[in-house]
Amino acid sequence: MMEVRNLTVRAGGRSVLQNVSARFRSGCMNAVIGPSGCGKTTLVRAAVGSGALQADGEFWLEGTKLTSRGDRVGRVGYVPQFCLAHPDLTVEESILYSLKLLDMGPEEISRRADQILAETGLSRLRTRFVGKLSGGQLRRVALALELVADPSLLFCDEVTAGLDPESEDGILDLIRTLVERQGKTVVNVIHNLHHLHRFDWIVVLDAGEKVFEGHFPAFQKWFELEDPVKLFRLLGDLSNPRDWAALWREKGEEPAKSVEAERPPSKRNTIPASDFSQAKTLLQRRFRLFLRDRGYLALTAAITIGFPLLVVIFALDGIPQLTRLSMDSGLGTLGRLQGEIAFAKEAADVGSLVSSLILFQVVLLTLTGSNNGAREIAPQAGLFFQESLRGLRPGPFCFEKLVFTGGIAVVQGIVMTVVVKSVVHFPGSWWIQGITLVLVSLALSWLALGFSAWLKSGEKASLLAVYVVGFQLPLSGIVLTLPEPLTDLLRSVITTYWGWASYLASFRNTGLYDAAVFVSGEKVPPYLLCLLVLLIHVFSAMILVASGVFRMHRTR
Ligand SMILES: Nc1ncnc2c1ncn2[C@@H]1O[C@H](COP(=O)(O)OP(=O)(O)OP(=O)(O)O)[C@@H](O)[C@H]1O
Repeated sequence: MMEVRNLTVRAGGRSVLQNVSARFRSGCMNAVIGPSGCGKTTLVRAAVGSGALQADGEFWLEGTKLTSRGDRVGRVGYVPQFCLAHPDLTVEESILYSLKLLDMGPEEISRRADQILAETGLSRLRTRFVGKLSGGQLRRVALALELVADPSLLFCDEVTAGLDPESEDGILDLIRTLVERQGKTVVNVIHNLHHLHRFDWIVVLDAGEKVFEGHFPAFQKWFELEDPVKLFRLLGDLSNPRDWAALWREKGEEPAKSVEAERPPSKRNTIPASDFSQAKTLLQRRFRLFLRDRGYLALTAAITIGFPLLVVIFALDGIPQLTRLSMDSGLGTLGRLQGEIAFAKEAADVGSLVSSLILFQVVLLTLTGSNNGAREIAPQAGLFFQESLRGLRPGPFCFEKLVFTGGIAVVQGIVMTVVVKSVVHFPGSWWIQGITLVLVSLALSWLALGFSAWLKSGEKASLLAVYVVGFQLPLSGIVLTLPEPLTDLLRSVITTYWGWASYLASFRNTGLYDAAVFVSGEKVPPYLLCLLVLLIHVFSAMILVASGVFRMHRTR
């Protein structure tokens, strides 16, 4: 039996559930019903251990108290209203990747996948992409994914909502089969009361309080209703207002206590795979999804190749060399003056071109970097929550995101270095310039990834990343002079400045360096210092990502 004791939940400054206690029967189909906004979803989310709620109360499963999300892993599953599986995976791939997050050998994985597909009626659809399935088929996939960890208790939040009557019937039949053949306990939030008679146990909520708990016949008797569909009208009947919660506390609670004999404590039937194995599976899945998403793949390829080409069109013949390095002393004072002016003009032109080209490639890399990370974590928060109930740990999830976005950032940094240096012929070390651009790309990719881990939506993270990139250029102080007291303070956090300075410092002691410094009027720090600061930016962004992912794990 799953038991909720004295649950009070506060959200948005008010009480959403007040002192609710309810028992859900083992090996049965349980229903949670009530008018819209009465707190059904909140009850389910609290029961599955969501950290997003300010919940006060106790949860007991087969005589064991559940105190954390970890206690629920592999024992409690959660099927949300909408299937969160990746649309670009096939049904079979979705199940296989989920199974690979558990500690199982390849033969067992394959056997379990076949079994789950058969049980959920998905065998014929195994090669179909999830994104191409109907509503009813998607609910089956959502249920199938929850069967992967073989939990004894499944919470389903309106899994039949929005389905046609036939599909709704099919899903309820499937749940009944899981209950009868596998002994699962299923708790269903439902809206359509036409099907209420099919449930073994019913809990009714109204305005955050429990107003009934029992069998269907007891339900009909308690509310004096032949037709359960009239329940919501009865609860909201202002012409005859009744305090159903007080009535239940007074007269109804006793009979509900005689439910069933306790079962032995439920145990986990599956064990999560090691961190390494989970990280490997997630990365394989991520790269497969990357290759399948043609639009994203084309965009990434286009900016990886296109942006360096954009830089080099400003210096297709390489950078012009400074020609008037010496003045002819035979020209006299006026001639020398004219020579100096001509040299200054040429140095200004060349220096400005060098400084701008370096700045341009750095800025473009900050832009591509922000594009890599901003939508990577926030949109997957729901799926991550579900998978964490099946045993996925935050460490491997964080590692997958860092490696995937980091991999793209490194490739983009290298392509920029190779294309620009080959065409423009910047002097100086390939290594220093390559490392500089890779670090710039990594820092912004992971910063945007960090935003995505901390913010609630990919759009918000993307917007913030765009602002951060947009402010990089003016706050670098390279193009516009910053007020003196702010210069060092602001620059310390501006990746663009350190990328520009490191690249420029890599060819110190050359005429081009002198010309660029002459134009910018900057004292350029040594490249080792610049690389060190860039490394600090990269590690800080990494910490932002890790702290965001672990926080998301605690608070979802
Ligand atoms: N994070 C939140 N902040 C503020 N209010 C919230 C939050 N979550 C839920 N609520 C409020 O709590 C109440 C219960 O919400 P809940 O989603 O549990 O209701 P429900 O019974 O599942 O409704 P429905 O049947 O419409 O899905 C609603 O009034 C809702 O606005």
